[in-house]
Amino acid sequence: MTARHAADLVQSGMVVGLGTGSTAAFLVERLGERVAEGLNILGIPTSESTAALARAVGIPITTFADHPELDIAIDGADEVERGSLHIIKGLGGALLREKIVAHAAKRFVVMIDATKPVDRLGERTPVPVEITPFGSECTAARLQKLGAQIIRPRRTLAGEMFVTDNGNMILDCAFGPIADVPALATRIDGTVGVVEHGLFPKMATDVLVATEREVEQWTP
Ligand SMILES: O=C(CO)[C@H](O)[C@H](O)COP(=O)(O)O
Repeated sequence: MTARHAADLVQSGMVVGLGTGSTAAFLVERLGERVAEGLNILGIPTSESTAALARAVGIPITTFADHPELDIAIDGADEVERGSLHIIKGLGGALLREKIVAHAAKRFVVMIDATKPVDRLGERTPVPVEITPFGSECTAARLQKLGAQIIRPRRTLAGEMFVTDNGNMILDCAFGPIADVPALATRIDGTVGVVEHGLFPKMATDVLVATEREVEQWTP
């Protein structure tokens, strides 16, 4: 439902950031239908899996070299804090490209269902942190000093180490409810070995929330 609503925000001529995850997949499929009906857009995917889906449904792909600024980026999320609209993303492992795409977009639209809003960010979801494999043990120790109570290296369903599209690994860091999201984001940013993390403070311009009967639109 949110994906259809979000797809309606896209107009011909736009360069569109295409998110990753099950909700974003619905969006890409809907945009593919609209492209087949004549919508003229270019997409920048946030993962190899989204790139494959976009190609399969006929959305032309572009690059930052040709289009460094996007009109809109649309993506899912793992948690959204009510009021502040701070977000945790990256349980799908694509947080680095998702953040780069969201930062490059004039408008960043996030689609969630009613299970994702929380009063305090971090109360249910760990913060995924993408780190370099080299020195991962040292990086994990530094993150623990920042207050992460549990740190789990992300694994695949087959039990192997999860490798991101960028050749890195993910540590899922449970901080519990986070009192000051921008401050924690800055401290993780300053941790040697960290490539990027899943805290997206004050980045969403619109959050579309699917409730039982309708789609609510939250703005900061
Ligand atoms: O951040 C993400 C991937 O890295 C996803 O947007 C997030 O995990 C939500 O996924 P879904 O729509 O499948 O619940």
